[in-house]
Amino acid sequence: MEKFKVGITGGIGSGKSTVCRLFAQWNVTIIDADAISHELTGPGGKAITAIQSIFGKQAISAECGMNRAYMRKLVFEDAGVRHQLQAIIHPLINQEMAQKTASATGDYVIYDIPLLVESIHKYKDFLNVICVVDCEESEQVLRVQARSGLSVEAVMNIIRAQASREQRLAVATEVIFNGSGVTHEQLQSRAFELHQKWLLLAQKLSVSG
Ligand SMILES: Nc1ncnc2c1ncn2[C@@H]1O[C@H](COP(=O)(O)OP(=O)(O)OP(=O)(O)O)[C@@H](O)[C@H]1O
Repeated sequence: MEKFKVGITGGIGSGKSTVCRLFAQWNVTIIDADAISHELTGPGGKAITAIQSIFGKQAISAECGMNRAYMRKLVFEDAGVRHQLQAIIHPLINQEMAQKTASATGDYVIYDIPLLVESIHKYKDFLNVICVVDCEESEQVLRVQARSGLSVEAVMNIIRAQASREQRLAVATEVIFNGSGVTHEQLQSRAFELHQKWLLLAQKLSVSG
């Protein structure tokens, strides 16, 4: 039976993980794209053999995972390398996502995909809903600084490398505003409203499907 699929995205520090934790408490399965990617490229991960054969031994760390610092530099310097690496990892991510979706319990599934908008072509036909966790840049900077100690400039560089707030909002089916001044209770109540809506839509899909 086809599952109802919700993609949750947002910029760094916008509150995606916080929001996903709220849905998890209602027993919604959360599939974390970053965690899958880390597992695939971590020690013994399924992408490691291909990474070593294409990029050489230097691309592999002492722990037999991907040498992230080395690959980050390579990708930064050469867009071709980024495409090659994506060509290895993306099909594996899709495979893992499909497996996790098939074994998910509950009426619908949430995919936590930080870079959803950056690869929208890949996801737009797959997802029933694109939900954007929206936050002002100034608030993103404060939150990321508080947790990492990075400089304002360093955080802004990450923000600028991601899709803009406008680009995200342009493709959103639903928006969860989690900017300055939003309390945990307000966030919880907005998430619950969407949970009820998605349960209904998921049930409709299962009846029609
Ligand atoms: N409404 C809020 N008010 C204050 N702090 C918040 C709020 N929502 C989230 N935070 C805090 O902001 C930080 C970032 O939140 P979270 O980790 O959920 O974001 P994220 O979008 O998953 O970030 P990343 O993309 O970097 O993983 C956390 O320390 C979290 O506790």
